[in-house]
Amino acid sequence: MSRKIAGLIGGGVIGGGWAARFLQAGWDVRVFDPDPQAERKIGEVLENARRSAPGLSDVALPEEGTLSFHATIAEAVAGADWIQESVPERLDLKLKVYAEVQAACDAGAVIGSSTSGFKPSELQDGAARPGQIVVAHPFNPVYLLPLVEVVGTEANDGELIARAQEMLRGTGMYPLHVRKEIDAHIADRLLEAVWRECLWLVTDGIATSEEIDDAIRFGFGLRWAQMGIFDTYRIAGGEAGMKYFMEQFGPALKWPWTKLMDVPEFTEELVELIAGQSDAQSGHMSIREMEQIRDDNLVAMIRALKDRNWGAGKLMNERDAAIMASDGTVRHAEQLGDAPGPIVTGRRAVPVDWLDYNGHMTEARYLHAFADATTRLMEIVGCDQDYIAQKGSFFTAETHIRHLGEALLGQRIEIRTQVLLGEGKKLHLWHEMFEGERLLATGEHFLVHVDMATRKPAPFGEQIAGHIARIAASHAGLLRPEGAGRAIGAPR
Ligand SMILES: NC(=O)C1=CN([C@@H]2O[C@H](COP(=O)(O)OP(=O)(O)OC[C@H]3O[C@@H](n4cnc5c(N)ncnc54)[C@H](O)[C@@H]3O)[C@@H](O)[C@H]2O)C=CC1
Ligand SMILES: C[N+](C)(C)CC(=O)CC(=O)[O-]
Repeated sequence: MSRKIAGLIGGGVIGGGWAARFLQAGWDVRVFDPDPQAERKIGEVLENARRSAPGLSDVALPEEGTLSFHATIAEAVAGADWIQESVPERLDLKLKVYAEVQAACDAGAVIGSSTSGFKPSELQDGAARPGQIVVAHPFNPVYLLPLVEVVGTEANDGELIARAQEMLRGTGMYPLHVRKEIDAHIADRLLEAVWRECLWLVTDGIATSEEIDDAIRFGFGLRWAQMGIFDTYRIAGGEAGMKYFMEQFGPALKWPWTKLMDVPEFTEELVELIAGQSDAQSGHMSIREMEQIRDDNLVAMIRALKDRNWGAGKLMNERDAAIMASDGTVRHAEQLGDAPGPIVTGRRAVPVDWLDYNGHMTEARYLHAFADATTRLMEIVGCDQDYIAQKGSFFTAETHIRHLGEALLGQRIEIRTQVLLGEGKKLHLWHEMFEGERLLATGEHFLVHVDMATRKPAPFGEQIAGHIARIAASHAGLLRPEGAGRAIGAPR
């Protein structure tokens, strides 16, 4: 299958993030950026993305696409499915870029602009094909944060907006369609309002940059990340709900709490004051170190939301399910050939929250990965949610894990499973964990089939017995794995 192509115009902070987003979704990416440092800068963004973004998935992401750099806009956009403009925030420059892009790109391609503030009608003004241009405003880091605001005008037909959203969804993003164009869209309106008030708090000597950051990160920032503002305030109204909340706190809007409509004068003194406070707050870290802290925290937070199947975490779970449906791994025993060898029961990258103080995958996560592989094998033989609800399930009685090699952050691991015994009510599994062909660990697990009504051992149900027997018979012809049945030796 041919890969989709993204043509990126501008490869700075945001263009680099888009490059990583598209590449990691399996797209080929072609970049035009006149900056001779662009290749190095994008390389650094990609390095960050490679260590963090795969950790958002509990399945393996598609193979990365190919990145290439081009000397002209025409070369970068020819044949592209999506063109993303991320040049500096100057309207004249953006309009000049669109003229060159449209002279060379396919008429059916989507042209997205990363603009933080311009309205799509301003971007479409004077264009050869205005209906091809939309705002696709992402958030930094583009390779981790799913939100992208999609804004169009009447010049864009509904099909184009729908297709744009579909393609963005395919890269793991959450396209929010802003139905009515407005300067700075939805999210930047909010961010700018908060930013203005922060500037006032510093200008007026009320708080330092660090104190303001503390007020956000120890409090409402955590609430916003998982529930936004309206649901948060609905809860704050207590049982009486949103109406009561508004009646109670509405009048405060008239009190002189905020100066949201004015901006403090941007004097050299204010810039120096804030830059100085920011240096005192975080000058001991490089931007690269800060990016890694930010990325690791974001991955850990989104992964926590995955466990809760909520918000950004729910989106990532849906993406995992879509990838798994088409990643070529076996989902059901009927897909196995007549004489199946070891079965691939897991593919994923090592996420940041699986590391320990030694900087490698911590021992508990080996069991986590093997337990996921066992669950996958159970699904393959037909012990799925329906079977568990109506019939039985497996309980693990004994486990023996050997740690043979280190697994590091972002490395892709694969688990292959051999059935050593599968009869009556006994299932004896042998999992091997690889990075490439390097054996990292083995997991030997003895499971007992249980009747879920009595919670006592019971023979396999008919639905699964045949599949287990067929796999076990085929696997009996494989070599018995070195290490199977081993116990920890006596100390010398
Ligand atoms: N930095 C941020 O937090 C965010 C920025 N944006 C938007 O993304 C766009 C780009 O911003 P940044 O990446 O932050 O800026 P940046 O300054 O990091 O990158 C801009 C890149 O465009 C290149 N460039 C300049 N003229 C060009 C041309 N004629 N053709 C191709 N490339 C050209 C520059 O060499 C540079 O690499 C802006 O519209 C901005 O509003 C959107 C979301 C967040
Ligand atoms: C500062 N900014 C207006 C360019 C920010 C954005 O557009 C979005 C973001 O990532 O915060």
